[in-house]
Order: sequence, then structure tokens, then C-alpha cells
Amino acid sequence: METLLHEACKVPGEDSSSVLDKSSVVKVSESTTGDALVICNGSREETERCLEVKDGAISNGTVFNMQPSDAPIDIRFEDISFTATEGGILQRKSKKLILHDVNGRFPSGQLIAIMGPSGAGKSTLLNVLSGYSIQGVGGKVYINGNPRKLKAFRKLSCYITQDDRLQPLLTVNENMHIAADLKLSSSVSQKQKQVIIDEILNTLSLSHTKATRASGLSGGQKKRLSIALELVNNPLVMFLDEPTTGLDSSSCKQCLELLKVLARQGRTIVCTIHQPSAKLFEIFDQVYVLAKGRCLYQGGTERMVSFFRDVGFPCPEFHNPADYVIELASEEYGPEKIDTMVTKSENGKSLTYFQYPEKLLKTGSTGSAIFEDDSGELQATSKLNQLRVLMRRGYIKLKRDQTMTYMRIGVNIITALMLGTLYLNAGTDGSKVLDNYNLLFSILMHHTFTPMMLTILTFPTELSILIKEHFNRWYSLKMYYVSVTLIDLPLSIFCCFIFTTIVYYMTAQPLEIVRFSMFFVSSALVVFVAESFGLVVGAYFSVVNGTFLGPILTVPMMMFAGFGVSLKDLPTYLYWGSYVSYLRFGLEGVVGAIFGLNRQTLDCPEEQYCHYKYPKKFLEDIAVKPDQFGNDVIALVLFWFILRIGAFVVLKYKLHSLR
Ligand SMILES: Nc1ncnc2c1ncn2[C@@H]1O[C@H](COP(=O)(O)OP(=O)(O)OP(=O)(O)O)[C@@H](O)[C@H]1O
Repeated sequence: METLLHEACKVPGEDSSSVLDKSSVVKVSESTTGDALVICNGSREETERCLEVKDGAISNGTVFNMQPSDAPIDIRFEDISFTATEGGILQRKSKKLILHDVNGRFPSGQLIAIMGPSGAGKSTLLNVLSGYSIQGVGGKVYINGNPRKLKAFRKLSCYITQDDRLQPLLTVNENMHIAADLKLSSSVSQKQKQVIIDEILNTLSLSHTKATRASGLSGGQKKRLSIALELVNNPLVMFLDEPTTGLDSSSCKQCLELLKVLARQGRTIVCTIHQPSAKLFEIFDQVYVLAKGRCLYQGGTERMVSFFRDVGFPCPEFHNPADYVIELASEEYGPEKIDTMVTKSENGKSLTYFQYPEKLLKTGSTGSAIFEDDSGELQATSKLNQLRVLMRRGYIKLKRDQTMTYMRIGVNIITALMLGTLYLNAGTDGSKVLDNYNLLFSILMHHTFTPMMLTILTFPTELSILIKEHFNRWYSLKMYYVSVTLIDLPLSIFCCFIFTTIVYYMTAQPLEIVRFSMFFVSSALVVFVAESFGLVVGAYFSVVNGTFLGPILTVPMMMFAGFGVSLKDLPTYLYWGSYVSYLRFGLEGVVGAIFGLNRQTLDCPEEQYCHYKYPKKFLEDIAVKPDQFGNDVIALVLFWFILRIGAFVVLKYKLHSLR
């Protein structure tokens, strides 16, 4: 590590470790020689001071902060209403008004709490202000006095959900690098990214957990990592839904103090919080109290007690004002008190209780290109880069995933060995043709249920991460979807190949390369189709509903496959079913591979009756045409594509409907 004071910024008489100050501005740029980074600090009034860092290393654990490079953001909202639509697909829809024309001001550089009892509408207001909710929203949001342009605003803000939606298999450092590679422009070098990551991890006291997987972090560390990931692109506005939920009191304090530091650097930080202790309450600069979707109080934390006095409900001595306001908002002292307070606060219009109301009134329209820029892509990097980074992340996850990788390979080997033992040498035995046919169907069942159920069970977890990352503009849905499709393909092929090889060999199927290839291709296509079907179900339904619906919806596929009831015995009015059953084409493919291609008469052991020793007769009886392999492949590929596109449409609809 070689750390030198940058000559141009050098402050005589000071040693390098004292140069960078925690509360100062920091800029990161390339040195003039191009082989080092120059990191400068200094408040607006001070002269800049810089450190030069080589090989991505920062001097002796120095802590420093990033200050947003753009102008601060003041949020003002007027007459915000939110109407939720209730009722399922087949139910009558009803409307429910949740926010009742609330108003408010969230100034920059402040840590703001949205408080209120459960069900008051805190999360709903946060969703509306962040732009997450777009349907059923009324009223206006202004950014620095100008009407909010949603796309431009989303580029400057981030939303941190209540539950920590992290990639559990990736380490803290890997999670941060993925975020940096997706959220920072490709022109930022890896060295610069490393400096930014180190700085954020230092500030959030996560440096010592760099090599720990996210699944191994404590609740507080997970929360801080969630914040760290969104800090990578230095947002001006941060919305946090209940950041203290599930944390002990010291972690809560640490988390809120950290948010306050970030706010002081010029960000607007808004979080919902349930009922903070007096100590936590003091950390906030401003509170916005909601009750039944209306604003009870808006202003400085320290001025809330005088508000209670002015409104005629003085806060009892030694009572935590945060507890008292929740008691009032929960109607513990009568419902009329809420009306009185809503009237006094003018449903959020009154600025009387702000720390510096006169400053707020002066805040006019400060136009800036970045607030107006509603054009271009939401994501910071190209589609190709998004795909590359997502593939890299997918590969790391695949390497470490016990369920999706190791269990899947294990299940394929074990099932293949079990079937191989059960139907040992059935492939050449003329007396065991029906057993062999049962085996082929069992193989297809395995290829249907294993990938389908795995996808249904695991995708909903991925979906919650996708919703967060997609909203925070990490990547486009298309690139995410392409990466999911591509990353799984090699493993699916590998598992199918191992399975097919073991079963094929143990059950003594004809050892001909053409037959084996046909068998493998049909099996692999059934796997792809079943996986895609699982994705459609997993993308729309919860794990519970998906686990129920996936197998249920597969039953008709089995019925129409031509196995239990042969296709020639299917009633004509039900024959259409055989065209929508992908298993029919899979079965035709594997049966054709084993019994088609003019297969010779099968061996018949002595003293045994071999009803089906002539494969042609068997094929006639089960009504399977052995020469349809090409059509079977085309049909299965079509099913695969249609279901993949279907899953994408469902996913897009799901993301849209949630908003
Ligand atoms: N999409 C929706 N459909 C129906 N009702 C909704 C919807 N969204 C919110 N609500 C209702 O609106 C009210 C406010 O919900 P919200 O989640 O904003 O409350 P909250 O103050 O954040 O509560 P908590 O602190 O318990 O999270 C609740 O009664 C909730 O049931």
C-alpha cells in the first residue's frame, strides 16, 4: 500500500491520517498520472484536502464520507390520496380510501420519521412519495418546487424495504461489487468502485464482514448492508420502510444515527417507524404523524410537545412524546382528539412547528436539469453489462446453492440409480416391454416434477429481491429474465445427461448413439418445458398456492399424454387435449427412440410369454407413431418458447400490478 499526500492539495504540517475528516465532502477522481486515485475532502467553506491512493488501498483505515454531488432535494406533497382496490380475480372489486388528501414538506438534509399506529397509512404514504405506488394515487408531489417527474425522481432516489432482500449466498463484498457494477456507470473504473465500496462499508461499520455471506450477518448488519447497497450510487433521497424493525435498541440507535449522518451530508431521508423510544425519537429531525390516513402533526421533533400544549392536550410529564402521540392517534383518549389535531395541523399544510418555517417558505422553484431529465434508460449501465453482471452473480449463486445445485444433481443421480435397479435390464427383455414402457413414463414424471417444483419453491424468494432491485433501477426486467434463462440451462442439461446415462445403461436400452441422442433430446426438452411451466406458476403465485397448483395443473398433461388411455382410445371430443399436453410429445419422443427406427425383435427368455417381442406390434397397440421425432421436437420447443414468453409476461404484469 502506498499512500501519498497529493502535492497540489497538501496541507503543510499535517500528517496524512488526519487530513480526511469524517464529516467532510469527498470527491474521487483519477490522479494526473492516471495510476492513482485522488480523494479530496473539505466543507464548502474550506480548502479541499486530498489523499492519493494507489492499488485501491485507502490509508490506515481512514474513514470518510461521500456527499451527494447534486443539489439537495426538498419534497412537498399536496392533497395526496390513495385508493386501494380490494377483491381477487373472480371477486367483486371494492375501493378503499387509505390516504385522505394529506399534505407535507420533507426538507433536504433532514432525517424524517413517518409515525403512526399500525394501519395508519405510513407504508402507503412512503410508497406514494417514492413513486413505488402509481395506481390509485391522487394529488401532487413537487421536487424543489417543480412537479415531480417520476423517471427523473427515481434516478435520484432509492427505496429500502422493511425485510432485507439480500442475496444470501453472496458475501458482503460480492453483494457490494454486483451493486457497484450495475449501479455505477461503466466509465467508473474497478479501482474507483473499490474505493467507493470501502468507504461505504467503513462508514456503515461493515468492513470486518466483507468476506461474510449475507446469510451469516446479524439483523442489524443485514439492515446496514441493505442501506450500503443503495448508497453505492449516492442517492439524494432515501426512503426506508421500518428500518428499525427486528433490531435491538442499540442496533436501532446505530442505524438511525447512521441515517442522520447520511442526511446531514445533504440527503433527504424519510423512514417509517412504529413507536420509537424517547432516545430514538430524539435522533429524528422531523416527524410526520398519521392517523387513519390523515396528518396529525408535522414539524420538528422538539416542537411536538408545544404542539400538544397548543392544541389543548398537553403531554403528561415524564411521558415519551412519541408514545403519547401514538396513544392519541390510536384514539386512546377519544376519536375527537384526532379531528382537533388534524384541523390544527391543517392535514399537513401547517408549517408552524417546523424548526425554521421561514426558510421553508422561501424554498422556491430551483430548477435543475437532473430533476427534469425524464428521458433515457432508468438503469445506469448498458443492457449487455447488466446481463454480464447478472450472469456472474447467477454463476456464483449456482456454485454455492445447496438446493438448486447439489441437491438437484444428487436427486437426479439417486432417482436414476433407483429406477435403474428397479427396471434392471428391462430394455432388452421381450417379456418386460410393458415394464419398460412404465419406466419411460416414470422418467418423464421425474423430468416434469423435479424442475417444476424446484422452480415453484425457489422463485418466489428471488421475486422479492427482483422487485426491490428492479424498482431501484439495478437492471431491466428483460436482462434479468434472459440471465435467469441462460444461467439455468447448463445445469439442467448436465442433470438430465447424468440421469439419462445412468438409467439408459442400467436398464439396458439399445446402445446406439442415435437412439440415445433422441432419448436425451426428448428428456431435456421436457425438463425445459416443465421448468418454464414452474416459472409461470412461481412468478404469479405464492409458494403455498404454487405448490398446490403446479402438480394439479400437470395432471391433465399426464391424462392426455397417451399413457393411461392410449391416444386411439381418447374420445374424439377430448382429442384436442393431446395437443396441449407437452408430455404427449415427450412420451412419443422417448418411445420412438427406444422402440422405433425399425427396432429388431426383442430377446424372449425361455419359458416366458413375450406378448410384445415385436416392437412394431407394441407401438400399434399403444398408438404411438415412432416416426414423429422431428414434430415432437418442434412441438416441445414451441411449448418451451411459449411458456418462457408467458412467464415473462406474467412477471411483467406482476411487477406492474404490485405498483
Ligand atoms: N393494496 C391494498 N389493498 C387493501 N388495503 C390496503 C392496501 N394497502 C394498504 N391497505 C390498507 O391500508 C391501511 C394502511 O396500510 P399501511 O401498510 O400503509 O399501514 P402502516 O401504517 O404502514 O401499518 P404498519 O405499521 O402495521 O405496517 C391498512 O388498513 C391496510 O390494510
